[in-house]
Amino acid sequence: MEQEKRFEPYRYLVVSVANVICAMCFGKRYEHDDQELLSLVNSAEKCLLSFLQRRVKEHYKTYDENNIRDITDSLIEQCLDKKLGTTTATQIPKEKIVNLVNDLFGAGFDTITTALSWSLMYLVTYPNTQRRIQEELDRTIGRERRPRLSDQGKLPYLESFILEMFRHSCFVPLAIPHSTTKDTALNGFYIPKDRCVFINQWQVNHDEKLWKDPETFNPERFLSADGTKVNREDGEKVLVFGLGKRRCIGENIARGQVFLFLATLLQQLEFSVCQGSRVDMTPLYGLTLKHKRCEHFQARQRFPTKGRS
Ligand code: HEM
Repeated sequence: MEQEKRFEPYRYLVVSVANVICAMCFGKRYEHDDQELLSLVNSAEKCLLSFLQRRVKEHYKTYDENNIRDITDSLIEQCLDKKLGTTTATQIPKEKIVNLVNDLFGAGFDTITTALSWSLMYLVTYPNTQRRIQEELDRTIGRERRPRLSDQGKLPYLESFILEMFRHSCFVPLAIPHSTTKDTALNGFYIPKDRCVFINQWQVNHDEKLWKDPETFNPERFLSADGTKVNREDGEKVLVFGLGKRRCIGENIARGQVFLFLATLLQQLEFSVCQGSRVDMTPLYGLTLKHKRCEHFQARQRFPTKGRS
């Protein structure tokens, strides 16, 4: 992406994140202009389901028990496993495979895209924060190699930025609705059977009793006084992956993915918006809170990449 040209980042993020979940589930990635993937990420659920059905069917045809390629193969293996009796609770019925892959897609695609999209919004709104992350990357990783998952834990400022992005945007504000299966008493409150219950993550992340100036975006709140460590206790107060038995099963993948995308992007690129433009951070209501798309992003390459001008 050349300097001075403007672009809308969401459409690139969406395909990049879809490629990660496609790689995990189907061992396959797509080009950014692939029509099948584009229609999938830009359209309704029905289209996604038939795409997933096609991929699972292909996997059944080419399945080889000695070469498990991805999550779909692994689910097929589990489903075909003769050692497990059909009555075993852990055995997966064949028709459930598409539903399981659909769950992983639904839960792990929009959430990560939204996290990255909010991250870019904060980075262009707070250029000093962006610069400080880049200085940390230059100091710790340098420019000769790409960031790796094993660098997680070595970049306290980037980690604090991610925690603050999760806390401040709190883009899954009420988690996923659940229902009580019996009359329940919780902290002295009575909740009858069959009541819809939500976890109000937004309230926790913006509670004045827990956070100083909760409406201020301030990654430093998670850093030790000398800026070299993340305060784990404060980090654990941020509530974005739900709670209890049904909390997010993809939390580790999500934290790793957001870290790796941001470290890689910020090592290479500096993001801004065109002079005179401003991003609109007003959250738009939904299961995941989005922001208005911004067409005025710019990206400047921070240093020449080997083999490219
Ligand atoms: C930043 C990214 C993510 C966020 C903020 C997030 C957040 C959440 C939340 C709030 C829930 C509901 C928990 C509850 O009801 O208490 C959930 C459930 C779930 N998440 Fe995530 N998630 C993310 C990424 C992922 C990824 C990458 C995957 C899988 C690859 C995933 C898979 C799931 C699944 C399968 C559930 C349902 C768990 C159940 O019902 O038992 N999530 N997630």
